[in-house]
Order: sequence, then structure tokens, then C-alpha cells
Amino acid sequence: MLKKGRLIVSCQARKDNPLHGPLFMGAMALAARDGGATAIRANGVDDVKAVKAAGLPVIGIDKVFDERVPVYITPTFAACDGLAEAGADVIALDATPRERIGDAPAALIRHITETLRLEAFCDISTLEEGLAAADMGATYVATTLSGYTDYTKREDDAPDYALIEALATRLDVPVIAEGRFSTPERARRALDCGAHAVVVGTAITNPREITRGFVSIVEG
Ligand SMILES: CC(=O)N[C@H](C=O)[C@@H](O)[C@H](O)[C@H](O)COP(=O)(O)O
Repeated sequence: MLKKGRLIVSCQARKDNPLHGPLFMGAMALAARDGGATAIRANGVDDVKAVKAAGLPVIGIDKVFDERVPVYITPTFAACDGLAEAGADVIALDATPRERIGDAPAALIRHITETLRLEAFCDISTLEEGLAAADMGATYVATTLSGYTDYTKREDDAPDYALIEALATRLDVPVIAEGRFSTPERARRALDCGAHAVVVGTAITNPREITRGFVSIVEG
């Protein structure tokens, strides 16, 4: 079980990011551990193996992009199996009912919890999706996709505090806050809204985006 009231750090860098790859993501995980993170979220088999060296629980995902469908976070049994073999302790998946090439969320959750005997971390974007994920056997329900599905896209960059509160009120399974926690104050507020733990990525592990944020304010 991921510890309550703690910070989880997401160490991810896409191919176009100069920090892409297990060498840098492994180092990010060590830095996050030394800074007090309780767990690490990482993408892909190579990065999951690398971040394991930090000795913290790892939430593994495997982003598989296919332009025909919107779902890309751990869409198949094969992706789950690869992450389990790489040493993930928890597997995160897209648990929205959107069109996908791959396996249905309910089947993936069963595969993770019953066959692989790991924890299933369900990324959702609405209250209804969170309730459905819990019914399907989610170990955790996370707000990761709020603002990223067609029907939740919004202009502002604020985290979805109302969703955290609504989920925490309705669910017995732990609710994890993830997405757009760009300051320590925002992350703290997630816990005050009832989140079990909060995941922070960009604001801690993406120096390119952090630099962009400084440049836009310093240089106007
Ligand atoms: C929507 C989507 O694909 N989110 C991804 C999920 O793994 C990552 O790109 C995010 O960086 C992560 O959720 C952490 O969020 P933030 O970087 O805002 O702290």
C-alpha cells in the first residue's frame, strides 16, 4: 500500500526531451528519494528497471501511442506483463471507457491484481469513471486524466480539487491526486481535499518546462 499523506514523484521524459532515457530517469529517482519522495512513477520497462535502484515502490506505466485511439497508458496485458517483469510494484492504467486498441479496463485490473498479484492504479478523468474503476477492483483511483480527456479539457492549468473531494467522499479505496500540481501549496491542498497521496511530475522532474515557466515570467 502506498503510504498515506506522502509525495510520489513521477520521473518521465518523452523522446524529444534531452533527459529521455533510463540513465537520467534513474538519477531523477535517486534525487527524489533523497528529497523525501515515498514512491516513484515511471514510464516503460527500461525506466522502471532504472528507477528501482532508488529502493522505493514503483508505479509503472507503459505509454503505447496509437493515433487511431485516445487511450495510451498501459492499454494491454502485454504492457502489464512487461512492467511486472521489470519490477513494478503498482501498475497504472487508463481506466476511462474511451475507445481503445487493447484490453478492457476491467480485464486489465483483474489481470494486475489477480494474475500478477500487484496493485492497480486507475487513471480517470471524472467522478463517474472513478466510481466505475472502484467497482472494477481498482486498488487506487487517481485524477491523472482530468483535463486530458475531450470531455474534461479546460483552459486553466489548475488541478481538479473538486474531483478529488468528490472521489474521496464517495470511495473507500484510496484516492490519489495527480496532474498539474505545479507548486508545493497545490500539492498540500490535494491532501487537504482528501487525497491519500499526491503525485508530482513536471514541477520536479522536467527542467525544460521549469525553465520555460521562469523564462515566460522573467522575460515576459
Ligand atoms: C495526462 C498524462 O498523460 N499524464 C502523464 C501520466 O503519466 C504524465 O505525462 C504526467 O506528467 C503525470 O501525470 C504527472 O503530472 P504533472 O506532470 O502535471 O505533475
